[in-house]
Amino acid sequence: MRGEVAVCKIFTFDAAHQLIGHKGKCSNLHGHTYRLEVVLKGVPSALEGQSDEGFVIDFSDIKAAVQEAVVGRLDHAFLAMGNEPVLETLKATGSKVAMLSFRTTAENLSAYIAYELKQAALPVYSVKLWETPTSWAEVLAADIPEEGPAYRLYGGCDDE
Ligand SMILES: Nc1nc2c(c(=O)[nH]1)N=C([C@H](O)[C@H](O)COP(=O)(O)OP(=O)(O)OP(=O)(O)O)CN2
Ligand SMILES: [Zn+2]
Repeated sequence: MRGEVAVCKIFTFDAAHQLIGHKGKCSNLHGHTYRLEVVLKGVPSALEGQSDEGFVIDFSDIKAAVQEAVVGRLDHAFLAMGNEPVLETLKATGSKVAMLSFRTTAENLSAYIAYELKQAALPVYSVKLWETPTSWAEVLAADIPEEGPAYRLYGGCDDE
C-alpha cells in the first residue's frame, strides 16, 4: 500500500529439538541459537506530538509483544512434536517443554511464529527464522491460510 514502511526487529533464542526420522544428524537431540527476524509493515503514524509520531510501531512495543507471544515460550525450551523418546523424561523432571505438536522444522516453526503474531494482532509482513548461521526459512503472513498454517492439517497445536 502507498506510504507503507517495513520495520524489523531481531530476536535470538536458544532451544533444543529432535527430528525423528531425519536421514542425517538432525535425528539426534540437538540445539540451536535461533535468530528470528520479524518484519512488520504499516503507514507511519502522523499523530503530531505523540510518542508514536513517525513510527509504524514502536520497536520497544514489538519487542514486548513478540516476547509475550512466542519467544518467551520457545526460549530455553525443548521444542516438541510429541514423538520424541526424551519427552517423558523432560516432563517428569520439570524441564521446559514447548509442546508444539508439529515436526519442528524451520519451515513449520516460522509458520507457527507468523501465525501466533498475526493472532496477537501485530501487522506482520514476514517472519524469517535462522536455524543455523547458514540455514533459514521465511514465511509471508499473507501466505498463511485463515485456518492456520499447513502443519495444523496433520498435527494439533498448543496441547501443553
Ligand atoms: N529444509 C530443512 N532442512 C533441514 C532442517 C529444517 O528445519 N528444514 N533442519 C535440519 C536440522 O535441524 C539441522 O540442525 C540444521 O541442518 P544444517 O543446516 O544441515 O546444519 P549444519 O550444522 O550442518 O549447517 P552447516 O552450516 O552447513 O554446517 C536439517 N535440515
Ligand atoms: Zn536442528
